[in-house]
Amino acid sequence: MSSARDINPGAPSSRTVVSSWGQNLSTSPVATLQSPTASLGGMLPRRSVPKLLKPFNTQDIKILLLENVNQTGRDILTAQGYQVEALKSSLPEDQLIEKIRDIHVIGIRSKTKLSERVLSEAKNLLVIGCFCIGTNQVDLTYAARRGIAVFNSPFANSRSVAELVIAEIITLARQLGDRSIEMHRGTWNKVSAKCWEIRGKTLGIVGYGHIGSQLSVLAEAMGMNVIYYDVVTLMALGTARQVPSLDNLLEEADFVTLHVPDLPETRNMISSAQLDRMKEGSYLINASRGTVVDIPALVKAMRSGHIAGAALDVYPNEPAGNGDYFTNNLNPWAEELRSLSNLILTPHIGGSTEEAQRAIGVEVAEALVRYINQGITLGSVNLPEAQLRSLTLDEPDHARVIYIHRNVPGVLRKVNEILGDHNVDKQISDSKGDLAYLMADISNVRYEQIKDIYESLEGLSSCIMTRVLY
Ligand SMILES: NC(=O)C1=CN([C@@H]2O[C@H](COP(=O)(O)OP(=O)(O)OC[C@H]3O[C@@H](n4cnc5c(N)ncnc54)[C@H](O)[C@@H]3O)[C@@H](O)[C@H]2O)C=CC1
Ligand SMILES: O=C(O)CCC(=O)C(=O)O
Repeated sequence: MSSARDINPGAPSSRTVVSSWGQNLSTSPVATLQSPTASLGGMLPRRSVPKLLKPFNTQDIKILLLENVNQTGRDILTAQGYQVEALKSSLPEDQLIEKIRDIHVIGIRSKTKLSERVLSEAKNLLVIGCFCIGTNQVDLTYAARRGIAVFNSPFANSRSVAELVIAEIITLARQLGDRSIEMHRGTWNKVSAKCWEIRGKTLGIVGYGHIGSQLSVLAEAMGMNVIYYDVVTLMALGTARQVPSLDNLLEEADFVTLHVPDLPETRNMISSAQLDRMKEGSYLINASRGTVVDIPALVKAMRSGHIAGAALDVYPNEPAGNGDYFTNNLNPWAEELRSLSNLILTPHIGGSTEEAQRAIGVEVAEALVRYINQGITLGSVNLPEAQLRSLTLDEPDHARVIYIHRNVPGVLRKVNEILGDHNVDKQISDSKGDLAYLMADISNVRYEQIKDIYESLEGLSSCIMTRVLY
């Protein structure tokens, strides 16, 4: 099923169509693009086979995947016929800017900073896939202003983070890191002083979202008492108990673990005053974001013995790739941290398990394909969420119009005037702040009319981005 022939059987054998972003892209009718369900064509009534919408030949879609995105995600994108370039690490800003000018889709994890400066160079960019939970590395507001959708995977690695934290609680309580380092150096140091069971100890969870609540269940199963603090009132799992303030939590917990997003309010949320409030001999764990803990204050509290141990998985500055980078050049206190005992340092591996990475690869890649091919925004973190049921194979002269626009009065009237020569079969429109997203499936569209529709919509003063899929 080639999209060109579905629309217009008489289409010339080579054609140029207007793409979603206004470039002229040459497409070849010889490259037949199969819907994933096309192979079912003989078994199902024709009406139930969704039509795969294509703005143009998928080989024209260029995707850059950074930070070793899992093979599951790469396979899904490659199977669509997109051009996929996958790199193992992130890129320095100048190289990123160079690459981003040319691509339609970028896939990243937590290291790649997609700031306004970088995104303003991304003239063709349609969508960003964050193959992780956090989206703080992307300027979401600017992306929305440009009509660039952002997707993430909201919980596929939550369990992996929670399990890491459980491991760290026991490791800190038993000083396992230090004993192991000593043995690697040939030193036998059998001690029990200040080594504890975790049974009956209190775990204080800051941020009771996907990770915090999962951790709560695991910790209780191991005999811990769980308290949590969150800005939102949330249902307690098991016998966990929400406390009214961060101070309450710090004063009561033997282990404090942080699971909040990077927000202006969470930056240096744990500094000298909060560390002083923590119990003598208590422990701190941070697997959220490096900005949440004031590290020099933590170093001081650990040197004094007030904090008996800590585990850090995240840092204010993290290197783009693997190597000998954890030095003062990266963060000015790195070498001091490395000299402390009972301090577990891990290189942002909370979500780094085979299970999590495979699941994230599938989830985010599928969201990207749905968005590229059909304009569906379900799960987007910065655009209104909208979907229309698929067009089917018995609707050959249909097109899907997607109009991302400023949320100002009178837009729908103007859009419907433009679409008015065609039958609007179904339409959805939703807004989020200053931005609105409209999808309309129109029928009786001849191939030659697509360019006119596209140009008329692009000519409206409210336009941010227009796409016509057919
Ligand atoms: N180390 C790693 O590899 C990973 C780190 N993360 C980090 O963990 C963070 C948390 O992840 P999820 O649990 O999935 O997020 P979530 O969004 O499900 O939960 C976050 C919770 O924090 C609460 N919160 C927000 N501001 C707060 C404040 N000022 N004080 C107290 N509570 C506050 C929210 O109400 C929410 O309940 C992510 O934002 C990400 O930065 C996530 C995955 C892997
Ligand atoms: O695995 C990664 O690269 C990032 C994990 C993380 O911090 C997240 O999912 O927010």
